[in-house]
Amino acid sequence: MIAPAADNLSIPIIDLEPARTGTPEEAAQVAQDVYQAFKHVGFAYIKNHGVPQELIDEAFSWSQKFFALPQSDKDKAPHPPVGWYHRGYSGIGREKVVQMVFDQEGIAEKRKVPDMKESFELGNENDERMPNIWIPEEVLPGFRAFFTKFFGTCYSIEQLMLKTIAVGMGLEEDFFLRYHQTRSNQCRLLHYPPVEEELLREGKAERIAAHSDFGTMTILFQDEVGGLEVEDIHEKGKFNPAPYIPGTAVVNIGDLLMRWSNDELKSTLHRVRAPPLAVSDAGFSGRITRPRYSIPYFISPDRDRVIDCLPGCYGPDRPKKYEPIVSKDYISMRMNATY
Ligand SMILES: O=C(O)CCC(=O)C(=O)O
Ligand SMILES: [Fe+2]
Repeated sequence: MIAPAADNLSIPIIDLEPARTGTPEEAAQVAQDVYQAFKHVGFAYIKNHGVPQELIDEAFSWSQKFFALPQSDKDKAPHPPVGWYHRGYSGIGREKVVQMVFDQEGIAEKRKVPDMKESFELGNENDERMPNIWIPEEVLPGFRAFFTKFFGTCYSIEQLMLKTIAVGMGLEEDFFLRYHQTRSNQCRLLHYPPVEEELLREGKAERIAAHSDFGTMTILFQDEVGGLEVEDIHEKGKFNPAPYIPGTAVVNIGDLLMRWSNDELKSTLHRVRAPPLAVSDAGFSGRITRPRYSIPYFISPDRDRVIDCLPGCYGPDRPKKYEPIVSKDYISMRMNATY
């Protein structure tokens, strides 16, 4: 069931328990709720998603340990120079997320306002196109083993969500699963260090610039610090906070699922800025934001699959808005613009 939206939030909270353990009718209701959320907001909070809280807490604690390492140790797993090979460590200012800007000049302009974040990207250990880039084991023993396991665990949410949205769209339950066989997904550890709040509010620095995600869907675990903002579907340019809600993960649609659905599902813009000010802080300047950690898991279709408008999403009165595109071509194009 959809819980009432909290204050000005229009992002619904959806309990997935019935989708995992309920009757087919209960599961179908959840599928409807998920479909409606993705159609009207592009985002949902999910609870009872099946990944134990202890494991998520452990992931955050490993992430903190990793980012607390000396810079020279983090630099032992350098992200390659090209954007499409999205693995390993990127220091502050290295990646600049941009929204549909592809020319060198435009990208250079955007880079003048850096993203104040550092990240570590990892994927499938068997990925031959983009092998993982780890720091040496002795630098942080257990880090690689933990995230290899965590990456595998996220697949259970992926399967559940892919089935649920397929049912919600009136497709066969395994429709999307058939496009997600090779697990060419990506897990990302993000650390936004403390930064002067004024710089963020005045637009002189960003944490992560407004963007849509590239693939099918993103599952995002965030800490309690806040700062994630989602564009209001009714008012372009207005961003609403998507604060941490205990026991939930955030899920959002990416561009490829939006294209697949001929824009029926929304790949909504989002960004990370400063956490909202407490009323008592208003007018207080010189404030430094707390560090933020988040862990998104990006679900992408198998790389060579062609994403074309789904049956039922186009017709004589509703032409296809997009040309078919190969999954990896679209994702590489967007990633290449960020490095
Ligand atoms: O840190 C966050 O909460 C958002 C991260 C994000 O949007 C991304 O990496 O695509
Ligand atoms: Fe994102």
